[in-house]
Amino acid sequence: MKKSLLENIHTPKDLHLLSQKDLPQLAKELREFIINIVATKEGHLGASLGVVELTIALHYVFNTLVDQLIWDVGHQAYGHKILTGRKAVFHTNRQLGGISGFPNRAESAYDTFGVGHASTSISAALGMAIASRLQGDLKKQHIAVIGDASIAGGMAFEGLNHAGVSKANLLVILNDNAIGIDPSVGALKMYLTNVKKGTQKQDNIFEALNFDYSGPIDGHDIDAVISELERLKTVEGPKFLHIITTKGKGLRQAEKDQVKYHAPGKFDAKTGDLAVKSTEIQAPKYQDVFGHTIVELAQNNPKIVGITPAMPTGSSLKYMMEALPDRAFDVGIAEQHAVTLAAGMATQGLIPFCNIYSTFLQRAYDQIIHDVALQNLPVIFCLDRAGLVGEDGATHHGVYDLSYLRCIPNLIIFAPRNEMELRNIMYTAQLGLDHPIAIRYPRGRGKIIDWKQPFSKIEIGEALQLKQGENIAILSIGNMAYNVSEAIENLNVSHYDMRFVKPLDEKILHDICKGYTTIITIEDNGINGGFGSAILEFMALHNYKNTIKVLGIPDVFIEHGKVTELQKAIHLDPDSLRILIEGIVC
Ligand SMILES: Cc1ncc(C[n+]2csc(CCOP(=O)(O)OP(=O)(O)O)c2C)c(N)n1
Ligand SMILES: CC(=O)[C@@H](O)[C@H](O)COP(=O)(O)O
Ligand SMILES: [Mg+2]
Repeated sequence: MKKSLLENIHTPKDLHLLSQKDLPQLAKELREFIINIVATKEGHLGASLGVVELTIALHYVFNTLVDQLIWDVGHQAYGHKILTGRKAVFHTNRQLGGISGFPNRAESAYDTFGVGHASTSISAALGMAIASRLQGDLKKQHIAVIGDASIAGGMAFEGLNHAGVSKANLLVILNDNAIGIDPSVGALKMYLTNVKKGTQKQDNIFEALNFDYSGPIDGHDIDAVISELERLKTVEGPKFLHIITTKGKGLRQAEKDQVKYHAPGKFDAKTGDLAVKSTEIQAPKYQDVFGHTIVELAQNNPKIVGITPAMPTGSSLKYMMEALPDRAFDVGIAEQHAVTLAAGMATQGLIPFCNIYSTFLQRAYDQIIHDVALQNLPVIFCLDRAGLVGEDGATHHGVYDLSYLRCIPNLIIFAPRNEMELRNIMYTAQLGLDHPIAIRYPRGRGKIIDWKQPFSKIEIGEALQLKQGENIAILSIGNMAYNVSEAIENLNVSHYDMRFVKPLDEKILHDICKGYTTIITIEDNGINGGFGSAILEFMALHNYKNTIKVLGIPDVFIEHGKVTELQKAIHLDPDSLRILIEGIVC
């Protein structure tokens, strides 16, 4: 049996002791290591398998403690983590108290820039390269590794545009596997396909942008990659290396079904077979309630269109893309464009449902204000993955939307308590609102198996009372209502699902302020500026002096872990809520 090479690699220094001819064997072992751990601990798989050779080559050629290596998004950086001191803890990846699923400056000196959202690497690497130049360091290398879907994001173009006129010592490596989470889209994808076929009719666009372009080369040919990196190390100014790889490389099933194996959940490390799903009937995922409901609505309303920035599978807009392909648009990693595209469509009388993960909508803040709300265009924003998302952690929790949206005039903000409420607000919104609306709902499954009930209209700004009690009124928003219901099962307190953060149900709020001594608000948004703040502002405006406690996400970044674990850690789980409320009742 061949002795393990990976066993003796703890940092890139150990890697430098290997002979280049050993590196394909190391690549094989690194792949197996990733597969074995992700098979049971879960996480992103395909992207890391695709860059195993590139990862080894980069750490072999460069001094990555000094040279600055940035992974765009960072979901492909598992090999990098394993080779840079985290092999022994890699089994804790994405778990509570374990290492992060993305590069993180607090975790390792080899993680030069925190990532998670796409298309940032070129700007960050350019910033570092300019800093090195200004500080007289002309030797340091600055490398951005970016995927074919991420390079189509607006920020990446902005970075390329600037870099091309700088003399900065920047190397952009395009890892082109022709897929994002879902197949890549757009004219740039077509251009890259033509480059690979050698049939491009136009000038090379990266050369046109003033980059020293090389490629495309086979990114799994480790010798070819090393030799090109060695050459580029000696070239000054902005350089661009185009490599071709296969997402999921080395695991047959992952190569075959690249969408599924982007983040496949548990699977058999030997066969690649996905873990067998329980046959028990389950409540639907919120994303599927959105995906099926928009098809149902759009089939009856020809004005409805759907938009997703690169998340057709994650948002389930894929159902509409299959059923009504002319009216459902995957625009690539382009949240800003998605929002303004929706605004343009709305000016022409279409009814756009613009579905964006809460965390990624942060990218398009000005577009929401300037292009949608200021013109009061009735765009329907569906914010999936609102609240804590779990193992993706701090970069991905959707815990700011209520705060960043609430201050925008004209915007209606609704958080469904359950699947039926999501369905009914979608139905209500497409009937015609005079304003844009943001509907925010969580990652994962709801609780209602029989969710496909006939539609009913929701009155805008109307809250619901869920339980009648005395002295204390608990006001929840969204599906936090479930934690509250469980917590107060045996307590004599009132519970209201406020539903709308904007406009607030002022009538019910006046009754609450007059009828209860104590008010508790609960949300899975940051406590600064969110739903609780809205209630505080209402009370201040009307001079109510009730005791009020605002519960929500504290003013710190929340790490990764299961949602239930994270809720427990910040005392938003049913048990902690019960103890807190009991303390107030007594
Ligand atoms: C701003 C933003 N939008 C969407 C995402 C979700 N997302 C994560 S990875 C990914 C696809 C990345 O594809 P590519 O850059 O080609 O890398 P690959 O997975 O193929 O290695 C997407 C859309 C994100 N992380 N950030
Ligand atoms: C890396 C990234 O941004 C995505 O892959 C994200 O992890 C998807 O999240 P969901 O699993 O919630 O769709
Ligand atoms: Mg890709």
